[in-house]
Amino acid sequence: MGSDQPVVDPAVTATADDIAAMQIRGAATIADAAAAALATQAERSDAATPAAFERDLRASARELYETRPTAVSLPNALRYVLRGTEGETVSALQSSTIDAAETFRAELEQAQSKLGEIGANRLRDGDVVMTHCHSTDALACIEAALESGTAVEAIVKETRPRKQGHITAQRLRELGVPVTLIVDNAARRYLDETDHVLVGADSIAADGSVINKIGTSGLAVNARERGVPVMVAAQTIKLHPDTMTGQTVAIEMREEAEVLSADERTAIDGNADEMPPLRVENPAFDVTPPRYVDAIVTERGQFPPESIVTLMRELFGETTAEPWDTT
Ligand SMILES: O=C(COP(=O)(O)O)[C@H](O)[C@H](O)COP(=O)(O)O
Repeated sequence: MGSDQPVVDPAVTATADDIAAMQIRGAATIADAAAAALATQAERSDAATPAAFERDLRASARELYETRPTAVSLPNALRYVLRGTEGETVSALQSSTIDAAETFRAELEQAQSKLGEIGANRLRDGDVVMTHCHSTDALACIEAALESGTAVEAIVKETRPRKQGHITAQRLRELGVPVTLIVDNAARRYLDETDHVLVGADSIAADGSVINKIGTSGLAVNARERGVPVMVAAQTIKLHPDTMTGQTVAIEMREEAEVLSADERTAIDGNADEMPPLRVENPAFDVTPPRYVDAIVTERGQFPPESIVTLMRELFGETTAEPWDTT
């Protein structure tokens, strides 16, 4: 390998692979893992010059960035750490990168618990909460409610095709919450028994749209029709700065095998000589327009979706760049 080739630590590649394969998943968890991976890259670097160190760090950031496109917490995490990288020597660059990653991770945790306390104020004793997918930010609200003596019950949507609802159900039961697990198609029926829909977010756009697990938008529309408030728990790391300048959020399309197993595909195609081919589409996320969202709960307070742009401007300014272009 030539000396001008970037050196990415195998631990970074392993984290990137785990994110792509959803062994590490959920927007906050992905951000945390990406920051930790950059810290490892810095710690293990044997770059000979500051320029080589920065080149390797940027290459690592790019490898992590290219794993999944929808959760903006990932580029926001990378940007945060790379902006904190400073110094004239390799050793100074190493320690500033490690410090930035540690600070980021600590702030992420603090933000989640602060958000939880704010979100908990919306819940009343005896409320029934319907969840979709598995969101650590949403669960933080329930956990804080329980800690302050507010008992809740949960109706948990299974969340096809990956069934992240099972993780939510397990976590809630560990917290002592009575859980009813339902298939996604049963959600509208159970909205009659629901006091709040509570979901997380992968990205929040400048107009207040919420990008979250596929099925969130249909749930929110049904909830509005039934008069059930929709609460989105999302740390400010989920705010998508590029949407302030008109960009849209990329929606990840995942592979057919999550929807149709190889055996099912073989069975379907077995008798299909005369028929057009069957195409499977598997979008992982969807966009819920702001009019179906009652509140976005962040660590900075709760906001009607239409006003979230003010917070975005305050936190990000008007412009952003790719994480590896910002140092
Ligand atoms: O849509 C998902 C996860 O999708 P996937 O399983 O495809 O990653 C979660 O609702 C958000 O990421 C928020 O999670 P958190 O609140 O933990 O950041």
